[in-house]
Order: sequence, then structure tokens, then C-alpha cells
Amino acid sequence: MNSASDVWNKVLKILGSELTTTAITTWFDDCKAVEITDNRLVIYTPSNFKKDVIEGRFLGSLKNALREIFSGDFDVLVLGEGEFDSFKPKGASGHDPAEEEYTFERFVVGNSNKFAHAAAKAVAEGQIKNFNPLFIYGDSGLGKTHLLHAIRHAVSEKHPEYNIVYVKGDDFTNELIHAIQVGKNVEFREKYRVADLFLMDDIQFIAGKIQTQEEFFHTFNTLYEANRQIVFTSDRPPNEMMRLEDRLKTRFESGLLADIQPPDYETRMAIIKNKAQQLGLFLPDDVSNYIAENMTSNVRQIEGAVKKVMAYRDLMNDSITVSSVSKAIKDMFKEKTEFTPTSDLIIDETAKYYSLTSDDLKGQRRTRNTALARQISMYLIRKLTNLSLKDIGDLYEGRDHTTVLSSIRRIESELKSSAPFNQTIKDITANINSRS
Ligand SMILES: Nc1ncnc2c1ncn2[C@@H]1O[C@H](COP(=O)(O)OP(=O)(O)OP(=O)(O)O)[C@@H](O)[C@H]1O
Repeated sequence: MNSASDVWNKVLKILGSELTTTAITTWFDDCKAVEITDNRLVIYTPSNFKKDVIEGRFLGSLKNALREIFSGDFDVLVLGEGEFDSFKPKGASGHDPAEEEYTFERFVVGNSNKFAHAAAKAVAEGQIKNFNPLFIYGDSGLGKTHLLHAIRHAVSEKHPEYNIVYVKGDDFTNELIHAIQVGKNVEFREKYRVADLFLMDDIQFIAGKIQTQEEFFHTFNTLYEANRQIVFTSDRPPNEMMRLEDRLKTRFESGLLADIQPPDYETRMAIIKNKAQQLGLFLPDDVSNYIAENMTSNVRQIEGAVKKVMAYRDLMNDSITVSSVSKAIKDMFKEKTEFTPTSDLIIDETAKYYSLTSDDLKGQRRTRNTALARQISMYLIRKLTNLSLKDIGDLYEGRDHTTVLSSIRRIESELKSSAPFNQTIKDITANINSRS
């Protein structure tokens, strides 16, 4: 297929037979081709003055040139100053190709995800009042993103005119930081507040980020009050997101909470068969059973196992038996059990939780929060790695092993007496594990 810039070069060549070189240089030199679809060419010029001239004087010539190239009628859309960033290409969805496969049809329903699936379907079918916002939560790899995209597909099929906004929690934060840096807060707000359907994946990443939560809160309220459907996914329920502001927690809880649990045996078997079928792979029952019995907690991992079996068959020219499959996927069991976070990761995640830096924790700062975060990170390093007390002390500018020990003891005693503190430690541990 022709790329937009190939087509644009051809168009300019054709225009050359009609216009002077000076005219072409003056009006089209800084034009960029943005997109070509089967009936439209989109170009961009950074000057609104040039945009007006192109639209007023040259649109006919541009369309004629396109007709000459494609023997068909094309529209031409000219984007001007500031319109490039907000332009949404028609030809590409802007989503990962895998996400295009995340439909309701491809989602295997079982006891563990039945409720979340039904809620997602209800939302996609527009039963808006009862389920706003829908908050889907569960461990990693259990199908939350899949359901979010399934809603997106179903709604965009039914309402092609809807402005559907899909964003990941950390992208929202990064975009906001960038918008603040370049002074584009207004554009940022507009982008999200005009959504007909707002889907946010992995919302846990906005927890603990004060400015992001503030901005998000206003976006949420605007959409909610305008009766726009909102759906979130998260790896934990709102009440376990310690660093999420209470006003957000309560609003999330006022909608519908739906959890996804790890699939039971029957569902795992159904998923394995389904995935194998999609890949055109035949799996004998005992092989499916072997995978289902050994991969119990994560659908992403099950999917990976099925793909790996296929690769193994193709590359090793091996038949698919329980013994060949066990060889093919044995390293996947290892990966799962052998994740040991590094001390740097632990310090980094603990620091982030308290909006501090790793250097704050390792150094000599003595504020209350820093001291607490430092002790927690020492405790977690001791718990999650094999480092000795002395090794741990060395990470903190050579602190003595007795200092490390007394920090750990302090945390252990706090854990015994305070439930919220237990939750904090759980939260930080979950953040660390989610980086595996
Ligand atoms: N019930 C299911 N039926 C079919 N495929 C599934 C199902 N559940 C999960 N999957 C597949 O497993 C993979 C992981 O799912 P997904 O990315 O939706 O997980 P997630 O819960 O969003 O994980 P994370 O929290 O890590 O982002 C995807 O390829 C998805 O299609």
C-alpha cells in the first residue's frame, strides 16, 4: 500500500505541471502528509494562514491529482496549527494489534470472571445508570484489559460517532506532566473531558500522585455529571489503594465493583482449547490437561504456554506430547517462582510510595516520612531478598547492621499493632511484585 508521504510526493509532482515552482514552495513546502485512507488524504501545515489559502485555492487541484493517481474521488483534509496533536487517524486505531482481538467473542467466561464479564457487557449495551463507574479489579493477567477493549469494540460498533477515550493510568500521568511543562493544561483537559466513553486501564498507577489525582478527579466529575460511561481497571479494589484520596475511593465505590479471580480448572481448559484453536494448533486432551494443571494463576501465562508449545513444535519438529510440552514450558514455571526483586527496586518502590526518591532513603534525611520509608525498605529487602543485615546496611551509606536490625524490629512491631500499616506494606509489596 502507498504510504501517505508517497502519495503526497506524487500529488506534488502532478501539481508541478499546473503551478509554478514558487507557488509550490510557498504554499506546500512545510506541508506534511498525515494519513491516506481509501477515500481521504490528510495533510498538515503549521500555519493557519497557509491552511486557509490551500483550502481556498488549491483543494480542487489536490483532488484532481488524487483522482489521477487512484482513478477515484478523494477528500482532502487540511490540519492547521495545533490540530496535528489532537488528530485521530481513521486508518489506524492507535491500539496495539493484539488489543484489536480483545473482543467479547474471544473472552472465555467461567465462574471466576462471570460477574465482571456480565457487568462489562451491560455497560457496552448502554445500561448506563446502574453501572457508573464500572470498576474491574483483579490480579495481573486475568483479562481486565481484555474486557476494557471488548467494551470499546462493542460500543464503537454500535456508536461509531462516539468519542471513546482509552488511556492507561501511567500514560495519563505522563501526559499530564508533559502538558504542565509545555503549558497545555487546557488542551489536556479538553481531550479527556469530551469523552462519550472513558476507559482507564491500570488506574492504580495514579494512586499517590497528588496532582494527577486532582486533575483526574475533575475529569471524572465532569464526565460523571454528564452521564458519560466510565470504566476502570485496577490490580486491587479501591479500598486497598492506600494512597488514593478518599473522595476518589468513595466515588469509585459508588458505582459497580467487579472482581476477576484466577480461573478454575474448567475455565483454564476452555481457555487453552480456545487459544490453541485460534492458533490452528491441535492439542491432545492430556496435553491441555497438563498445562491446565500446572499454570493455575494467570491467563497471560496460559496463553504464553500455548504459543510456546506451538513454537517448540515448529522449531524442534517435535510432536506434541506431555513430555515434549513439559520440556517446552518448564522454564515458565521457573520464571514464576524465581522472581526475586532487587534491593534497588524495593528501595525505589518504597520511595515512590511516599513521593520520595531512592537517594532520600539511602541518604541521611531525617524527616518522619523518610525515616519510616527507609525502615520499611530495609524490612522488605530483608524479607524479599537473601541479603544479610550487613549487606543491607551497606546499601544505606554503610549503616551499621544493628541499625538495620532495629529498623526491621520497629516495622515488625508496628505490623503487629496496626491494620492500616499492614495494608501499606501489602500495597508496597504489590507494587514491587507488579514490576516482575
Ligand atoms: N477469560 C479469558 N478468555 C480469553 N482470553 C483471556 C481471558 N482472560 C485473559 N485472557 C487473555 O490473557 C491475556 C492477559 O489478559 P489482560 O491483558 O486482559 O490481563 P490484565 O488483567 O489486564 O493484566 P494486567 O493487570 O497485567 O494488565 C490477554 O491476551 C487476554 O486476551
